[in-house]
Amino acid sequence: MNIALHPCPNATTLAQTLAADIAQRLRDAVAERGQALLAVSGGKSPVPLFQQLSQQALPWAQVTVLLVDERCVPPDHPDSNSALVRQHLLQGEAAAARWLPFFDTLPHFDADTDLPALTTATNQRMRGLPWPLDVAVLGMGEDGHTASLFPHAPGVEVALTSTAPVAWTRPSTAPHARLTLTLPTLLAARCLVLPLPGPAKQAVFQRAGVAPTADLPISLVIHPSPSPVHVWTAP
Ligand SMILES: O=C(O)[C@H](O)[C@@H](O)[C@H](O)[C@H](O)COP(=O)(O)O
Repeated sequence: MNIALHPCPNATTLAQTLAADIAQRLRDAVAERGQALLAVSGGKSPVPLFQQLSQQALPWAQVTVLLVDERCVPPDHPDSNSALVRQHLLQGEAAAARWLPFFDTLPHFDADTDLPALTTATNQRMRGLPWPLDVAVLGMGEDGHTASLFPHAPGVEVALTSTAPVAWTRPSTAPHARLTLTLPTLLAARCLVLPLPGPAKQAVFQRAGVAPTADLPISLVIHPSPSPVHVWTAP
């Protein structure tokens, strides 16, 4: 298991310290390569981090922000990760960032018929990016999913192996069909970050640390990752 632990005394300190760490990594990337690629997860946990990161002074105009995964809902839907990022991250200093959602609109979407075409269109949109990611901020659910790599979900086999940037999954344990960065795309990131607040998630993470298993997709990140996965914890 290739991890670097960053224990924090509380969730506020975690958000503040991690935001400063990510900001420095982005500054370094822009200094070295003239641009930076940041991918962030949705869900509830990242909001304090987004609010801290949005206040960081860095050359945001040279930073492209994209999602780790997206629910296949319109951008103004309450479950949209794009809406979450626009509301909490792309504010203040970070409003100057280059924002690249997986899609701009989603009229009349039917997952049964439209997922392959949406995936193809998103991959076309993502192909031109300066891969690999400089920083990917992962999340983890209590079922061990990360991104939208849900255990044994329809589509996850492709998402775990495809070298395309994005693939679809259709979890039965979470709402909406999703588009997700593929596991190879995530593993190629220069820096993987996993904020892990609270004992429940940390207990799941401990189980994932035993061995790589499709039952806990986060384990398929932390075991093979060529660089340490930075795990930030708070009680
Ligand atoms: O779109 C999503 O659902 C997220 O990207 C997802 O992978 C999230 O990171 C985990 O579900 C944890 O979510 P919480 O932070 O809300 O616990």
